[in-house]
Amino acid sequence: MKIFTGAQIRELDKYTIEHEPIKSIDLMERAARALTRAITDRWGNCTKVVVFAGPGNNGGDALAVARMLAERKYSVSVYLFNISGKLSDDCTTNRQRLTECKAVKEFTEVINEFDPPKLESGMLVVDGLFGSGLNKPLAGGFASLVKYINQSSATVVSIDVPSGLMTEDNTYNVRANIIKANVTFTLQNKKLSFFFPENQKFIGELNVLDIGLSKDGMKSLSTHYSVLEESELYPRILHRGDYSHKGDMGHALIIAGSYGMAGAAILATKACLRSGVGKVTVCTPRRNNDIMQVSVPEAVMCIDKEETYFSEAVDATDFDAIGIGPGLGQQESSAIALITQIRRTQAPIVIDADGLNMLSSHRAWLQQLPHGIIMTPHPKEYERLAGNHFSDSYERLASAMDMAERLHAFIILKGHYSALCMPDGNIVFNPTGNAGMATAGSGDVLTGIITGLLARGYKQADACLLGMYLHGLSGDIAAQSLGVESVVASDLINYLPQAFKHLYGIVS
Ligand SMILES: NC(=O)C1=CN([C@@H]2O[C@H](COP(=O)(O)OP(=O)(O)OC[C@H]3O[C@@H](n4cnc5c(N)ncnc54)[C@H](O)[C@@H]3O)[C@@H](O)[C@H]2O)[C@H](O)CC1
Ligand SMILES: [K+]
Repeated sequence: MKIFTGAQIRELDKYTIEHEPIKSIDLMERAARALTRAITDRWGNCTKVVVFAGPGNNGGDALAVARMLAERKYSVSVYLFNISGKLSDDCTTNRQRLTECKAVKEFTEVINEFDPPKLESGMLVVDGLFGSGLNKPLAGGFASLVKYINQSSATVVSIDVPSGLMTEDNTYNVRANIIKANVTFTLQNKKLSFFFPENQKFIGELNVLDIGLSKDGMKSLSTHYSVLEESELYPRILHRGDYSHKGDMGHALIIAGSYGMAGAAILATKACLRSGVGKVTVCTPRRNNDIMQVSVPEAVMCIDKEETYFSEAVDATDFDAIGIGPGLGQQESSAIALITQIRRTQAPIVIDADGLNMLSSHRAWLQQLPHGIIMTPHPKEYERLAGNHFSDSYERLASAMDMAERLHAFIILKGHYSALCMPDGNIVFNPTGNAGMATAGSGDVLTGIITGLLARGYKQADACLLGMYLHGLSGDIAAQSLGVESVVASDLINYLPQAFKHLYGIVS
């Protein structure tokens, strides 16, 4: 599903108005009907409603919703903020319709002085101050109103976007002046800023309402951002031939685990084996040998000459993919072995965890990474890699997008919605996964899965998309059966077969 910017939403509106064709005011009426239905489905007409409408089309939506609620016998008080004396055309029309509607008993147009109504628990506030047209942080009277609403105990429903929140970049926004909604009914598509964890407290529960914007228009608009849909994966899935043998299914190399961190190597290797690959070799320090042999009997061992850390690059000629980094430690000699390994390897590479941390300590090496390399940092690892502190997720994502383009790399920024930044500048958010996956070792499993998929024959982009999706899906299935609190990384491996079965079951 595409994620449109504010400017693109306006283009899409225009396209729909021209091509459906539909008048702009009728499109607003359609949006208001969908919003009214969503509100009346949840709150009965004994709920007292206070509507705050701004001067633009978000305010127009709010005025139309107020009229429709009043017609359905809700008691509605409406405040329209017309401070600058300039309303959008459709907002003006809806002000007219509202004042002509006999069911509306309380309507105040605020021109300068504003005496705020009492907001109490059990009341519903409809926030229609600003939506996708917000162009600067809220200040002055609007900021005071937002604070007043936020400190009240009323339930707040935001139309399209919590007022004060930008649809994309909130790096320089004033967070105290953004509505904290209990529920956001967004129109047609999720906005980019909804994917960032620090904005969840403003959005509350998110619902997307279809307002019938032109499907052709949406198809023809190209976007940098999208959310992965399961159906996009179906055509990418590789099938196992009936006569395949392990030699056809790829040979993966996992370089992981220093002494004391054998678990990371075990998790990555097991996950790799469960991802359809024919054979997995693990390179790990001498002291991990016994525990690896016992824990993952299916793996072939390639023991480093050192007892406790990775010290020597492996001959990579026979491998179809390499995953390097989980629990690897950050010894300087491991860093030298890492860059040597990268230089010597022709096959696709996934770098994670300490692999990334060591690159961060030698940032000049980033220029030497082969095109198509996959890196899977969590936010802190990415900050070290970029050598920068970011004030919010948007800034971090913009930086990762830039790095992916510059290095021709695939960067998966891990998080609630992991984001794959591709070398062509596109960013895909993964919709699967849950808070239960915020647990040690979860990233090692992702590295194993993606390495396995690469060795199995998937191209980098497909391995990343399928890997992120399966990893999250496995976490969702695990959480369904175990509860989010108790999911551990091994569960992600144990439930991986069910995630595969789900996808393959649909495709075959
Ligand atoms: N396709 C759709 O999704 C549809 C959305 N609709 C609704 O329209 C709004 C967007 O409307 P727009 O008029 O473009 O913008 P806003 O109402 O958000 O506000 C614009 C208005 O506000 C002024 N302004 C901007 N920032 C500030 C600020 N910081 N302080 C004060 N004033 C500010 C600006 O100058 C304008 O006057 C969308 O969210 C939906 O709710 C349509 O109804 C149907 C199609
Ligand atoms: K709003």
